[in-house]
Amino acid sequence: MSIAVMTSGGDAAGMNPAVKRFVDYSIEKGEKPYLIYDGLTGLLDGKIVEADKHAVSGILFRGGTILRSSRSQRFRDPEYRKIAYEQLEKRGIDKIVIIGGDGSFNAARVMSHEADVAVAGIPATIDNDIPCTDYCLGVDTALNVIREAIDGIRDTAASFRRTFVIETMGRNCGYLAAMSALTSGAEVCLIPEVDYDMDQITRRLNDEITQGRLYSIAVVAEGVAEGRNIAETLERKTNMEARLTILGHIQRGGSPTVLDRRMAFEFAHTAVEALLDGERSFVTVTDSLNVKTKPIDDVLSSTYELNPYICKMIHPLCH
Ligand SMILES: Nc1ncnc2c1ncn2[C@@H]1O[C@H](COP(=O)(O)OP(=O)(O)O)[C@@H](O)[C@H]1O
Ligand SMILES: O=P(O)(O)OC[C@H]1O[C@](O)(COP(=O)(O)O)[C@@H](O)[C@@H]1O
Repeated sequence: MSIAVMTSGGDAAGMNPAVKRFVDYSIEKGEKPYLIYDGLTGLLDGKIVEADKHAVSGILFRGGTILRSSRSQRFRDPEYRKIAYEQLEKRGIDKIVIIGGDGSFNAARVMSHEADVAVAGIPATIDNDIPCTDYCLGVDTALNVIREAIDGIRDTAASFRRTFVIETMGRNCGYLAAMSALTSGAEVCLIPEVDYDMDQITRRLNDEITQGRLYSIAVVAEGVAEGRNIAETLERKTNMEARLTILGHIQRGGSPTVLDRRMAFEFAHTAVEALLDGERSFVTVTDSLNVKTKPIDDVLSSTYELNPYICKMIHPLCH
């Protein structure tokens, strides 16, 4: 029996390194890996190709997904899904890795219930809105794209007396906007999860303008309100000219950052390993980003060791 991979839903940087690790590790484990092109649409249409190492060489540093992606209405229909299961059965595929968001995981769960197929989800969405995991592929790359944009806008902002409103993606989740505002030193941040008070915000800005503030930056998540309306309100209430920048799909592009490549590698490795161990319906998750405290004595009495997991990963490169 064989193992396959697809990317589904909104594309995200890190999908390509995950596909590469999936193929390389499957081959290393003696499996026959398949690539499903065009996400769930491609599964229905049989766009499924057996992969060798060559198929995934030179993709590690590329943004987007070489497998392409889709959002499929047909897949929501049980009659169409029977066609998908026939496509898998014909090729002897009984294990699938789906790299995508929670929508794609819903599709994966349906598959595991209706057909004899084990499914693994790898979280990938710039929105970072999948429960039970601290991190989804694409987030760090998107944050760096936003950071670069805000740094650039700050250059021109500092040369004028203006307010700049920057609208980020994230659908109904404020993660991208919040992290961008914190790491770029924005004066204002509006996200769907936190109530805001425009009167209070403009009073604060007006006080700061009186004390010499020359410009300000407001980061607004797309799920909050029209950025244009926020810019108009800020301009009217602070008497400072406002400009709006909607970053849009540029946030989904770009070469994956080191963190996205590393997490792609670990998620894909773990997904393949667990499927081969017989796990049937799961998502790879991480909670490594929690910050906590440790007594200083504990730290100083311990010895640093390179994480054994990293040593295991590097092992094939040493032999
Ligand atoms: N409950 C469901 N049953 C079957 N397929 C689903 C279900 N929910 C989502 N899907 C499929 O998953 C696809 C990807 O979901 P979407 O929400 O668009 O992206 P993401 O995976 O990024 O959240 C949808 O276009 C649809 O084909
Ligand atoms: O590319 P589309 O279909 O216009 O979708 C835009 C949406 O996709 C995203 O970029 C990513 O969302 P998903 O990863 O959940 O698909 C959202 O932030 C944005 O609202």
